[in-house]
Amino acid sequence: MADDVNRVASLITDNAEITMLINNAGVGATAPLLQSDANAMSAMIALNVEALVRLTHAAVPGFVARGRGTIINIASIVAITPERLNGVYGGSKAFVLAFSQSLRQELEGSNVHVQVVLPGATATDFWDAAGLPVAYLPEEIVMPAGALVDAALLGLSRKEFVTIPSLHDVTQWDVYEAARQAMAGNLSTNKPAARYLAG
Ligand SMILES: NC(=O)C1=CN([C@@H]2O[C@H](COP(=O)(O)OP(=O)(O)OC[C@H]3O[C@@H](n4cnc5c(N)ncnc54)[C@H](OP(=O)(O)O)[C@@H]3O)[C@@H](O)[C@H]2O)C=CC1
Ligand SMILES: N[C@@H](C=O)C(=O)O
Repeated sequence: MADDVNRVASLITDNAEITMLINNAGVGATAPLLQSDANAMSAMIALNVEALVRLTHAAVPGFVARGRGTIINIASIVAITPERLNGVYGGSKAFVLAFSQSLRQELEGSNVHVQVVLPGATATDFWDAAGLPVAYLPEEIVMPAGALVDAALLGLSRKEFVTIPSLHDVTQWDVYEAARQAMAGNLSTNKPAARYLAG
């Protein structure tokens, strides 16, 4: 796969007409780690993480130089609920979210927009490949693919950074994100917190 990724990366770097990169390709798994094949987990990381980084790294310099561009990263709700499916899959999507958060900050003021989409269960071939046919999921938690894409594009048109199509009460995300931001200034200090001081 590395050769294929390098080839696509070169195409992106060499083509100034490309203004949008959608990092959508990805695979998942539903089995617990101890019942998973190690090579399949490595292949998942190569696709969900490494390819996404490589293609983003290929696209961003041109976007910045030309003063416009859009990166859409397809993460998942498992980015923030990794207990839900296979942990390597959850970890790979947590990476996508964290990478997008950092990239968004790096690109501030560049007119390059970053969007990260966190779909819940969506009716695609993903589930067959992940080892649990979608028909086994409760239908009230499965969104049709078209509805997911329409919602993601509406989020993009509103210049959203994070788009979570299934989350009806967006203040839940806002509270979660506000707590993270509030903690951010307290996470690096020159001495341990009182609870870690002996005596
Ligand atoms: N379906 C769901 O419930 C959810 C999906 N997602 C994410 O959405 C994204 C799209 O998945 P979805 O459409 O649902 O699933 P599909 O299985 O329908 O599509 C997967 C996509 O990834 C591509 N792909 C798979 N393996 C490789 C590979 N080795 N090299 C290059 N491309 C590859 C496929 O390409 P090709 O068609 O050529 O094989 C296809 O375009 C993924 O990142 C997934 O993690 C996130 C949350 C929920
Ligand atoms: N978001 C889905 C997979 O990635 C799910 O958790 O159902």
